[in-house]
Amino acid sequence: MDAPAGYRDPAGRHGAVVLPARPEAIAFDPTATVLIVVDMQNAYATKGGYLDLAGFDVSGTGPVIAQITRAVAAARAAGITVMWFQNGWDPDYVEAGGPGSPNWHKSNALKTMRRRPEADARLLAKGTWDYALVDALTPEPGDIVLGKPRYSGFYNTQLDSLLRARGVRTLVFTGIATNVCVESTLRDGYHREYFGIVLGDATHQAGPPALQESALLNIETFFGWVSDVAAFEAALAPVVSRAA
Ligand SMILES: C/C(=C/NC(N)=O)C(=O)O
Repeated sequence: MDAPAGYRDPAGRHGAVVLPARPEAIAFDPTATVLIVVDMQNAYATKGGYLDLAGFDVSGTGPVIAQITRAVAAARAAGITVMWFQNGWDPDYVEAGGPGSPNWHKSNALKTMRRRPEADARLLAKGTWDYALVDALTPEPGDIVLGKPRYSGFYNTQLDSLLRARGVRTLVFTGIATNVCVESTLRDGYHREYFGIVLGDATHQAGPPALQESALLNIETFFGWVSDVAAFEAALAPVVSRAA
């Protein structure tokens, strides 16, 4: 949907499109927006990957992959940069931290490996199948692929510099897990003055379904906006047809 004449996005710029969202519609300038695909790795989305081995239900991730495929196609057609996050650590787990790091105590990947040493799993280690993005989602030239060592994509990465160098103000989120890395990154973005939008049907929680609901409610109430893939496609349609 094109913005009404004279409409400015919340940062005061013209050229915005308006996305129906909760708690209210949000305008964004596609040239100042990135679509972020959070951690769509085998670890999080495939049976036999980390979340599955740790006892989380990953049976609902197939539809999410399909929705992300649509969101990525819509973003690319509108000239929006696509960023792919990959969560994990070096093969020796130095970046994961030892007992002096809360990550060592809270990461269910590290805990699963300690609990089941006989499985000899190399969970979330760079270079492994577990760390790789799922086969159905492939970055293209021009996309940005960013590794990250903790839940927030802003922590110990170049994310903020990459965004600021491109004049980005709005972050549109898809991926896994809504209640962990999506929410952590969106919250950190909020505190750095980025507008955060989640496409709810292109995300999936780690844990029971109530966590999906509560993460989205928390985000729309305190940190950002929640929309869906069909609305994102429709909002971008005029931009795509102008570009064609
Ligand atoms: C549970 C979990 C979530 N990661 C994410 N990508 O949201 C983890 O990394 O342990």
